[in-house]
Amino acid sequence: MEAKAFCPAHITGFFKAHLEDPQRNLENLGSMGAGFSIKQGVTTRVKIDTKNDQQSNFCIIAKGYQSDKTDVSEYVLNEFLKLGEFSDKFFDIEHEILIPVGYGLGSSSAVALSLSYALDQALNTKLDKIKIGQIAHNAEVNCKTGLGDVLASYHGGFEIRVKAGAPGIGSVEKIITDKIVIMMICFSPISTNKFIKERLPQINGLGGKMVNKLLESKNYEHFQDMSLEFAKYVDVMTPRMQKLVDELSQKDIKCGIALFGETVFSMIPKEKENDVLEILQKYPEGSIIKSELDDQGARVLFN
Ligand SMILES: Nc1ncnc2c1ncn2[C@@H]1O[C@H](COP(=O)(O)OP(=O)(O)O)[C@@H](O)[C@H]1O
Ligand SMILES: CC(C)(COP(=O)(O)O)[C@@H](O)C(=O)O
Repeated sequence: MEAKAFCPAHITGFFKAHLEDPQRNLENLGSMGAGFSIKQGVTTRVKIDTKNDQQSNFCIIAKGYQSDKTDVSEYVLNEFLKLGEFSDKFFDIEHEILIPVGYGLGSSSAVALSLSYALDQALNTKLDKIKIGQIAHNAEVNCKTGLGDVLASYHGGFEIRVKAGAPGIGSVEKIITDKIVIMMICFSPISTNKFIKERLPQINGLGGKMVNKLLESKNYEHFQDMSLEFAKYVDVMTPRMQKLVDELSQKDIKCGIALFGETVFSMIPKEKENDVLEILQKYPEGSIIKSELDDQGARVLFN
């Protein structure tokens, strides 16, 4: 039994955290906000064999970018193990992570959601898509690696998260854009876990208002302006990011900040791609990623 699934990386430009729920259901927690899913992401392959004399019943490896922990994947696997009698099975899990981990590209949610889809397929558990999404969302929220990325990358595209929560509870409105290119530069990681634990309570005003404003304009340039304002408000803007933002703005190029990472992104029409690239290349210490929107969202791969 083998299966493969893909989940796009997701970038948040601004958000409002929802961390209170009287019933303490993880599905009801999450965030409102806005962001977009891109073509690159995480592909997860699951192979299920009979367990022999291995000590553990699973192994999780990452190809591509590596991470310090695997607790998100383990949470997802454990939720599936509760669904049936699988004690004689060995789970061989391989994440192919083609986006840097910890830079605001939602790698942990892409890991969780691609694994959830792949496990459902390999185990033939035939869960509702919403349930598959909820397992991944709960893993993210429980491990404090993200709040709204699973909801967003479940739907794909350029989205406004108008209601917080897991798929099935939270909801998104998609913004249709002309064909755009997305250029990004990743400088250094920021731990989402640390941010959620230590700083989130101080920052909860602006994101909700921005959601309402974007619902009116539905414009990606406006989205980027608000993302910059939000990054300053939550105090993640470094001098290096500010310098780059200023340089882009001198050339009339809009950009935003990927939360939470020291990452600047620019959503632009194709004609401006080379202008942006020329500026980004002045920062050899950063990794440049070129992409486009992924409109489909997470999915099982059948080849
Ligand atoms: N299987 C996994 N693969 C990648 N990261 C994982 C996994 N399980 C848990 N994590 C945690 O998630 C972190 C990445 O999430 P986060 O800090 O939110 O970054 P990103 O912005 O890329 O989502 C990693 O540093 C790691 O601690
Ligand atoms: C911004 C964040 C809380 C974290 O995003 P990341 O660092 O990419 O996991 C996201 O999950 C959101 O709710 O919008």
